[in-house]
Amino acid sequence: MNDKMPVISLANDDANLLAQQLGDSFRTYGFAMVTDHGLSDDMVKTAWDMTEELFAQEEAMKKRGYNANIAGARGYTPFKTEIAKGADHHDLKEFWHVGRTLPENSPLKSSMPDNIWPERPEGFADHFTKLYDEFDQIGAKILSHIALYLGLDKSWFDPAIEDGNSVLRLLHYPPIEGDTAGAIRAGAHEDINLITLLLGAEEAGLEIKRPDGSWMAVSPPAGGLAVNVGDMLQRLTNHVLPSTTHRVVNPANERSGHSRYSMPYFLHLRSDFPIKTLDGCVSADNPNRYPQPILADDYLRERLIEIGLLKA
Ligand SMILES: O=C(O)CCC(=O)C(=O)O
Ligand SMILES: [Fe+2]
Repeated sequence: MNDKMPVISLANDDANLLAQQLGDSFRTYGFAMVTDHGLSDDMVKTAWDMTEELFAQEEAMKKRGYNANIAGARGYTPFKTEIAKGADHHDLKEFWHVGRTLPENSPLKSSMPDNIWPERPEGFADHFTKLYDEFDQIGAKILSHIALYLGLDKSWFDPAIEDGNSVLRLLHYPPIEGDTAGAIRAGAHEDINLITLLLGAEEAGLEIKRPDGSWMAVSPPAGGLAVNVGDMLQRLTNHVLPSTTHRVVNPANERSGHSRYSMPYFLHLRSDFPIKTLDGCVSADNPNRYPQPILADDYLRERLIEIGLLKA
């Protein structure tokens, strides 16, 4: 693993070549840096403007969007609520979760709460519903290339992610004030979901852990995506594709006086999908690490309890 993570254009029409490029990067780093993803500049700009306006509101306004009963699965989660598994300090971040709008009589409603929308900014619900759908499509495209890389049919993931429990997270890391006593913007963690599509990581801070335990900064080109493998895909692929530990550190320079905003889209499986190790990822050298399949929703609940977002 050298420090030159390649930048990969999603506009490549050669599906097998693109699959190879993405797959090699995921296998090596657990991450890929992606450009030409197809999100329009206007759409993204409006999303950043609205995100800034959302978090600039009074805490009391934002807290109207907080529902502790659903553990922040939708709407607002206040500053210093989430804590990385095994960490000593809460993360220096606040965020807002946008989920899928399901059809009225969907059987998945019990595992996927309705969205919570803020009163302001105006047009928020409409804009982020559209952006959510765009992320969903880009994610499906990346997964179809991962399927090719794994020797599966390119549509293998389609039924697994249909009406999936994906979440778009709008993240705000406020300016660093005073002595943070060891707390950082986002403590070392792995993502729980299948893959994550992250916008905004060109602002310094994101680091991934190398196998030797040292940290490597990741910064995609402006407007690009950092895409990473989550624990569900690591489990499905029997660790052929690794879910790499990452964190967001506090800037040492004048940027520490500025907010950092980012927007990860956590692409999830359908809640009722059984995560069962792929046969093609089991070999004599890499025996099945997970002989017992687990439903996506059960797996998610176990992990949310660990990070302080859900009560046991
Ligand atoms: O803000 C970032 O750059 C990364 C955020 C992240 O890793 C997460 O929310 O899981
Ligand atoms: Fe993450």
